[in-house]
Amino acid sequence: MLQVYLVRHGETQWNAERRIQGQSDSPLTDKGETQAWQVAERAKALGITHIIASDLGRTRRTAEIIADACGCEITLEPRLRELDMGVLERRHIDSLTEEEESWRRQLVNGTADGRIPDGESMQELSERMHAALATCLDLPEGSRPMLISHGMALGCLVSTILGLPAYAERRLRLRNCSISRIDYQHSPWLASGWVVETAGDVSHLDAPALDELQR
Ligand SMILES: O=C(O)[C@H](O)COP(=O)(O)O
Repeated sequence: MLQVYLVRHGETQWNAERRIQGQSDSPLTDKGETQAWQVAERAKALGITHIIASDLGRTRRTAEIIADACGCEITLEPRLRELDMGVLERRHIDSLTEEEESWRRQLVNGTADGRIPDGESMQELSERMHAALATCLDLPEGSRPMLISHGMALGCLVSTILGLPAYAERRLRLRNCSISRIDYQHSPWLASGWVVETAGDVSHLDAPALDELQR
């Protein structure tokens, strides 16, 4: 059975500052680098064979560290990028006006086609994440890929695999360098297709980062 491992990148400067990143970027912090080395050791022990990463800087850096430990090449996959947060990118979470906060709420309350101006909807995010995941089905038999992506993007993927709406991702805490595992199974009894084995495992990290709302 195909097992696919999902990793959110290491803590970044803007994660630590509670600043919205989306498809903008900031470097890993020292803690983020340490997290990446720790998840790399777990990836090596898991026997990861392929690294497929969002092409943003924070995921590329995390992927480089993991690929170095596993002796893998990196495939860059733009469809694994974080949700495009439009005009709110680079803004501090606590600086939003009431109108700006209403845009963000549309992403998480199920408003059809809810989006931040110049940004992406959760439906669009879900479609591209599933398309990127589907490429793993074309890998050689016995492959064990690891996808390096982002908090909302991975939360949306896991939520929709569970049959929840894309915006349920706000109720799933995927910390920096957490590992989730999804399997592709063929079973007439259980659900055929993707199933969630684990979500948000941080047992390999000695100091899991707080997520942006806990800081
Ligand atoms: O800040 C954001 O855009 C998200 O909430 C987190 O994105 P990240 O997983 O890329 O840090």
